[in-house]
Amino acid sequence: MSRKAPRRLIDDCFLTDKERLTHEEALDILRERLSPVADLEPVPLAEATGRVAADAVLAPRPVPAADNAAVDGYAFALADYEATGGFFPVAGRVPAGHPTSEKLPIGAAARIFTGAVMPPRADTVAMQEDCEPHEQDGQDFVIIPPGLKQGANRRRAGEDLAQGTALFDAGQILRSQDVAAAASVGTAAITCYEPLKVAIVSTGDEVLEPGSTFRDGAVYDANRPLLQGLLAGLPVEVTDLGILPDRRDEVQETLRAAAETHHAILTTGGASRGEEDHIVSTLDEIGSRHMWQLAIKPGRPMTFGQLGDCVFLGLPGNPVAAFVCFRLYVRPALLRLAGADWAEPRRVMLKAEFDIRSKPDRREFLRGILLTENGTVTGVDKFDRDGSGLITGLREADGLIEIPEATTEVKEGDEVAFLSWGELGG
Ligand SMILES: Nc1nc2c(c(=O)[nH]1)N[C@H]1C(S)=C(S)[C@@H](COP(=O)(O)OP(=O)(O)OC[C@H]3O[C@@H](n4cnc5c(N)ncnc54)[C@H](O)[C@@H]3O)O[C@H]1N2
Ligand code: MOO
Repeated sequence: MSRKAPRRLIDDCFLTDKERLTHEEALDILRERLSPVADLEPVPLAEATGRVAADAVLAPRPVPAADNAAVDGYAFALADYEATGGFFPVAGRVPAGHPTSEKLPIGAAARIFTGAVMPPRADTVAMQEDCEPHEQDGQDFVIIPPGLKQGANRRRAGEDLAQGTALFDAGQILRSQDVAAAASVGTAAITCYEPLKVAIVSTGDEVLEPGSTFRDGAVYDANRPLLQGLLAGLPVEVTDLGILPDRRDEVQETLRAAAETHHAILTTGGASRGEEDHIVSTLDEIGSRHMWQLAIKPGRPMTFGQLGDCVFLGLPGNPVAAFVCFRLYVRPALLRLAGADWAEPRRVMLKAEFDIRSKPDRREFLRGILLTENGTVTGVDKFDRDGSGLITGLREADGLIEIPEATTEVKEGDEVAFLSWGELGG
């Protein structure tokens, strides 16, 4: 009589599974499938930081508009220095905002202030602290020390922006310094993509609204506040759909309705294989699924698909996995939909202050804590526990340590790639 071999237990939820998409394959799918969906609108400068520029803006004029003084002092023509021996009569006073068209007389200097336009013929400014004012027969003179080079303390017209220089390109997320550059050329509003309409929802019978009375078996909803915080500062308008129970019809109906009025829906929980997990089945039944199950840790059940024209991003329920997936996939995906170019986070290589073994064919993102000596980074340690329910690890960490698929072991002193929170969106 034949006997069936005993079933091998799969008791490691992080077991390698070749069918899962790699991190790079997942990024490729998102990059290929997503493009800007938001409309355009003019945005006043005061609201433009963090928004995505829809057009390149070229400087219509040079900045500064004219040669001007970089310091308070005395403007003169360096060619006059030898003839005067540095002893100049002061002919005129040029405050900022009050340019003169009068040529500086030969052999004379003009009192000048920071930002004031250089009088015609002057090419150099001596800083007032280095000069000695002098009065003789009711006439003001100034003694200017030797050694100044022609053009010292003079800012050239167009040295910040020549006319026609691109301030930023279409698809750039505007930073305060970009907005300042637009202001400096006289632009009052920038054409940007409208904020993306994003709905967020938590799922799970156990998930309870913070502030309500605790009940047995419950967990307070950490993920909606987490997502709201992560979305703050992105060019999005968030609708909070609350908490959905583990009921397929209710999940499907809520998501179907939200898909009609939003560019993207973000869910947490219900993304894995249990029969109480309704995210993947929702996509399969009323939408389409482009990606599910990644060869990464944490974040394996990360899901991407669409419900009609609405992009669907299903994050794992474990808060650490939700956080990591948001930063690796969801943030760049939302920014792309919102008009931005796809930006890769930059890694720095740091000395590992830990030892680990890692399973092959899976990329791991460990919570990384920077080690410093006298304010200088000397290496990176990992948070000591790996559980993806441990928000504490996120709080302790400065970023993620990336362990590539091919690495099976890291020893203290090895170089590892570190992605700071700043590179992953702040
Ligand atoms: N048999 C298997 N079980 C699990 C697998 C697997 O492959 N096979 N994968 C595990 C991994 S990895 C993850 S990650 C989780 C994620 O699964 P789901 O996305 O379906 O999430 P849930 O099961 O709904 O929740 C997981 C965990 O997180 C807690 N949670 C959920 N939502 C919240 C919230 N809003 N705030 C705080 N905590 C939340 C929930 O109570 C669970 O403890 O599945 C593994 N299981
Ligand atoms: O992959 Mo799951 O770690 O708990 O994200």
